[in-house]
Amino acid sequence: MTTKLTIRRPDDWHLHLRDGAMLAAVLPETARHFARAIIMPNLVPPVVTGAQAAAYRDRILAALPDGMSFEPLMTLYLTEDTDPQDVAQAAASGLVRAVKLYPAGATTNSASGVRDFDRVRDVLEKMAEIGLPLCVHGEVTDPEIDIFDREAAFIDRVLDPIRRATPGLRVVMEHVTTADAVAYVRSAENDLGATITAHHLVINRNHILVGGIKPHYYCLPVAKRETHRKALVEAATSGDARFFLGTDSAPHTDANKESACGCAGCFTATNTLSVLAEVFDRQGALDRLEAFASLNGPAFYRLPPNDDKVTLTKGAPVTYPAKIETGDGPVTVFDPGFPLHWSVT
Ligand SMILES: NC(=O)N[C@@H](CC(=O)O)C(=O)O
Ligand SMILES: [Zn+2]
Ligand SMILES: [Zn+2]
Repeated sequence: MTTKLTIRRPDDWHLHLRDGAMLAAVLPETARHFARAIIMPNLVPPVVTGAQAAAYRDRILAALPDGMSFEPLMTLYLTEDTDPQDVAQAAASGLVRAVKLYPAGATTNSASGVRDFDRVRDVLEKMAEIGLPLCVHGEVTDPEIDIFDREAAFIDRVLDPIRRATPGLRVVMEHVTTADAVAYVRSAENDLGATITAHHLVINRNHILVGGIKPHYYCLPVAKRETHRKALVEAATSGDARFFLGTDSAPHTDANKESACGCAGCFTATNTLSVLAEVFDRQGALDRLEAFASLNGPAFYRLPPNDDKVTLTKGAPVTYPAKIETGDGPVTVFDPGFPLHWSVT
C-alpha cells in the first residue's frame, strides 16, 4: 500500500481569488500548495483590458504574505467590445495567458459576457493566430433549456460551431461536469482541453438536494447525476493529457451562500489536494495524480512544469478548518463528506 507520494508541485488552471479583503484571506490557501494559477477575471467590474489585468496582478502579488511564492497567470474577460490588439499585446508581454468566455448571464458576474458570438469573431481569430487559449464557461443561458442539460447543449449550439469557424483556436472547456463534455474533448485533437474540479469528482446532484438543500454544494455548472461523476473520475484518472486540474475554488461568504438566492461556487482551495489524493487512491490511480495536477496543465499552456516537489503522506484523517475567516465574513470550506487521509507535507 502506497503511503507516500512525491509529485511535482501542482498548479491550479481555474481559480477565483476575488479582490480586497477576500483576496487577502483566500490567496494563502492556494499559495500554500500551488505554484501558479489561472486567475479568473469575473470581478465587479470585470478584468477586460491588459491594463486592468496588470493592475489586478499587482494587487494579488501585494496580498501575498511574506515568505510565500505564487505566480498568478492572468486572463482577460471577453466582452463584445474587446479589442483584439489589446489582447495580442497583453499576450505578447507574457502578462495574459488566456481569454475567458462567459456567455452573458451564465454564472457569477457574467453580465458583461458575450450575447452575440459573431461580435467576438475578430478576437477569436486573433487568438487562433497567436495561439492564445480561450477558456470557456460552457453552459447555454436559454431559459428553455433545463439547467442539467445546459453544458451538453452548449457543446452543440455554441462551442462546436465556434471551433469549426475558427480553425486553430485552442480551447479549454472549464469545470466540465458531464460525460458529454468528456466525450467531446476526447473526440478532438490537441487544440481542446478540459479542466475538472475536485468537487465534481466527489459530489453528484443528490449531494445538493437529498435530505435538505445544501448550498455549499451548489456551483455552476451544477453537479449532474452519478453516471456523469463517474465519467469525470475516469477522465481525470486516465492520464489523458487533455484533462487537468482547475479547482474553480470560488469563495462566497456564508451569508451569500446560505440565502434565499444563494450564490454559486464551492470553496475548495484549502483541501483540494487531500480530496484529489483520496479520489485517485480509491481508483488505484495514485501514479496518475501528477499528470492530472502538475503536468497536463502546463503542457496545454505551453509552460514548463514546476521544478520543486510536494510530498503527500497517508495517515490518520487530516484535519482542516470548516471555515476560513475573511474581512467580509466566514467562508465555508468544501466538505467532501468522507474522511481525508492524505496530507501535504
Ligand atoms: N463556479 C461557480 O459556481 N462560480 C464561479 C463562477 C464560475 O466559475 O462559473 C464564481 O465566480 O463564483
Ligand atoms: Zn464557470
Ligand atoms: Zn470558476
